[in-house]
This record gives sequence, structure tokens and C-alpha cells, in this order.
Amino acid sequence: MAQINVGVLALQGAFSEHIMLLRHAFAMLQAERDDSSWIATEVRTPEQLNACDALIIPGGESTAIALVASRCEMLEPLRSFVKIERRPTWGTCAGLILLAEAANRTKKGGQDLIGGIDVRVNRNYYGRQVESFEADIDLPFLKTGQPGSETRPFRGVFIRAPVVEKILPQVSGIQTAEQEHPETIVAPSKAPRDSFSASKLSAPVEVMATLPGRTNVNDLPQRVKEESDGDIIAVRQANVFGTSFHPELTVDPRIHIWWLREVKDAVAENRSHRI
Ligand SMILES: NC(=O)CC[C@H](N)C(=O)O
Repeated sequence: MAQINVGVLALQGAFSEHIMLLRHAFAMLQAERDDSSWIATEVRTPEQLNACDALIIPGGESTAIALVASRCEMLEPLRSFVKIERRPTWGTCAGLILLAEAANRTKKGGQDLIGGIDVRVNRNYYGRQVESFEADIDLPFLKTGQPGSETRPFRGVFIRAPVVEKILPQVSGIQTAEQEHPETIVAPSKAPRDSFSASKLSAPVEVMATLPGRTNVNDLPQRVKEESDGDIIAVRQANVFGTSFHPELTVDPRIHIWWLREVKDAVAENRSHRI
């Protein structure tokens, strides 16, 4: 029985809520005769991170998470986990901001990012805390036809939520996003890009979900419209997945279950390469 250790970055934010929902999701998977032995761990040190097969970066405050990560010397290990070792990683809200290659509306002086998804996010796109909202969202990727998959909408909780405002040209190692978009704050990526495998490098950014434009929200900044309709609220690129909203603040484990199935496949593939 293979053990799969799912870490939750526990420096700030809604990490306990993720752990609770993960345990619920583990129980649901086991009820479907999933034979993995799942464990969920809070991650605060490079050693704890290294023991994880996959990682969730929770919602919270991306500047605070980045600051604490930098002080705990976790930023480089996190970049390596996501971009060199390419272990499955999911960021929710602040977590999505940290996993983007670029962010705007950042604090003065910018902020550190981990990177991993070639997108630019617009922080606090929907406004301040008081403009937070909930909305039923359609998540096509949940409609897998597998047991438990159903079509009812997911209740999205958006708290000072970001959107993906731009899909960036893929970082090729020749031209960086920073050169391409000098106006944005880009995580200085010290990770050697050329260690990516060719197939991972060419993995495109997939738009996984959108939310119809919220025309009743005042003071929306001018945004760069992607081709898809609505605001991009979930994206995936290779091993990295991000959502603008907080599934961890609901009791609905469907996204966690979907992601754990992806993790299981990725872990099996990696372990078979190591044999
Ligand atoms: N709920 C959240 O995670 C908010 C994210 C917040 N806007 C940030 O920049 O970190």
C-alpha cells in the first residue's frame, strides 16, 4: 500500500481548514477502495517539505506567506519543489498568487513569488474584504464521469480574490516574463530553467474555470481580456494548479478529491521512473 504524504504550507492562512478537508477527502477515496495510505502534514520547514509528495498553499495573505517563507528560508526549497522537482502543487487564493510567475497590484516594493504557472494575476481584483462574495461556479473538470462526480455547481468563496488577467508567453529561459512585461513584479527565479524537461516546458497553461464578469462590482481595474469569456478563476500548467477561491472554506471535498486523484497518478508515474 503506497503512502502518499500531502503537505499543506502552514506559515499563515487557512491551512487547518485544508487539512480538515483533505482528511474528509481521504476518507471518501478510501470508501471507494482507493488503496493508498494518505497522510496530511503541516509544512513549516525544508525538511518537512522534502518529505511531501504534493503540496497545498492555502489562502491567506500572499505577502505575509512570502515574508515568513523568506525568513524561514523556505522560498528556494518551495521554488525547487514546484519548478525543478515538479511535484504536484495546488494554490488557493493567496496560494494562486504565489504560484503565478507575475503579479500586479502588489505592495510597494513588490513581493516574492514562488512561480510555476506562466500567468500574471491581478491581486485583490474584486476589491477589498467588504467586497468579498460567494457565487455558484461551474467547474467542468469535476465532471469526470467517475464515481461521486456530479454536475451540481460548486460554491465559490472569493475573499479579496485574485484573477488570472494574462496568460504569459511560456518562460523559455531566453526571454523572461520580466523582460516581456516590465511593468509587472516578477518573482526572481533563481532556479535554473534549463533543468526542466522539454515536455514540462512545453506544457501549456490550461484555463480550468471562469466566472462570468461581475458587472455589479464597482471600480474594477482595466484588465487585459483573454479570449475566454469571464474572469479566469482556475488554471493548471503541468504539475501546478491554482484557484482564485477557497474550497477549504466550504465543506465540499470535490475539488480536493479530484486533485488527490491527479496527485496519485503523478506520484505513481514518478515512482515508476525511479525504479
Ligand atoms: N483570501 C485570500 O487568500 C486573499 C489573498 C490576498 N488578496 C493576497 O494578496 O494575498
